[in-house]
Amino acid sequence: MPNSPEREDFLVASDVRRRFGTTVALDGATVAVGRGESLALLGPSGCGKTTLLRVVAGLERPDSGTVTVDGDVLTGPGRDVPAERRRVGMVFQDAALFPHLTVERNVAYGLGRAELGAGRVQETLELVDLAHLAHRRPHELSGGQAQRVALARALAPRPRVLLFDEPFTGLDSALRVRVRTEIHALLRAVGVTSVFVTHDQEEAFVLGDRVAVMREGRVRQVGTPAEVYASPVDPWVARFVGEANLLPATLHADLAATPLGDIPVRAEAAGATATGTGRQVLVRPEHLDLEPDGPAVVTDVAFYGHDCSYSVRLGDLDLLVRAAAGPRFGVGDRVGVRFAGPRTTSYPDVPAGVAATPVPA
Ligand SMILES: Nc1ncnc2c1ncn2[C@@H]1O[C@H](COP(=O)(O)OP(=O)(O)OP(=O)(O)O)[C@@H](O)[C@H]1O
Repeated sequence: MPNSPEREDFLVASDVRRRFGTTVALDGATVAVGRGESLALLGPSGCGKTTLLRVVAGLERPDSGTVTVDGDVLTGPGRDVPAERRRVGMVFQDAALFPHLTVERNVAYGLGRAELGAGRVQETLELVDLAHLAHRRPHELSGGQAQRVALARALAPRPRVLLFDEPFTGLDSALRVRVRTEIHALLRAVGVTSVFVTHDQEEAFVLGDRVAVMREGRVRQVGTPAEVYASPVDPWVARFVGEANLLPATLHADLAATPLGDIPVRAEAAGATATGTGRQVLVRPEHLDLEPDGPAVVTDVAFYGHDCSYSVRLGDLDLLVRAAAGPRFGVGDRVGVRFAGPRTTSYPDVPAGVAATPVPA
């Protein structure tokens, strides 16, 4: 994906490959993160996210590929800067604090004499609003506080890049939302370049200024959360980053004829050669509306409070519809389904999971 002119690439991992025996963990993964930007690496279990993070940290040596930070080659042909000299910090899932050390001494751990003398520990504790807990030990902290101490410890040496490996997985869901919001705001205030690994789409969208979607050792798409959600490069990405209806369609220029009638598709997605049958069109559930008395039937209703999801059968198509209010219909009701969304994306009609577009560079 082309870089926006104002974004300066700061951390670049390029064509990184790593095998473990016959398992290909990274198959030419390429991604760039702007200075001060937060990037979420999103993908299913086993797609290579952690391996890529470990390669950037210097904890894993790739078979080939390069990693640069601010133009300095950290990993490359004939070059492998040791982890401790990279100035790349890492925050793990379980905070991994030293249980016998106070908060203050956990944060001081690994700092040099000059940094300690310059009041770096106090400064960092204040930065993450932990100064009042400086003398506590890890067992006297809540899960959220422990994660903030882990963040303080990673920030204290003033890293050039901060890496997070599923940092909120150990927290229960309410706390998780609060802590990730807090940490996101903090990182933004500090302006440190950061990469988050997660398999949770919602988490990736909240934490990432941009999101890199990984699959089978490659980065399939990079973009802002809104770009990736609205214009996924293929049906697999479309489904991975949200709920998706994929309707069979015949294209006529920028209109797709579907079982729901004509749906406008983006010209750039349609492409010069895209006219014809055998396409599929992406329709997000919130871009469909139900009306009473039509050819479809409601097969399930899920009320979430803030919105309501309907499963609807139309001929041999199963559709998902999301409405802001509800529930207005019940199981067995006959309904009409109407498209009410913006111009959308179409794909060649290949089985879901088969690459429909080239992998972006
Ligand atoms: N040290 C290792 N030895 C053998 N296989 C490994 C090793 N590390 C990773 N793998 C394999 O490489 C692939 C990618 O693993 P990786 O941990 O990077 O994936 P992931 O996307 O982070 O997954 P998860 O979300 O489950 O942590 C997996 O098939 C994994 O089993």
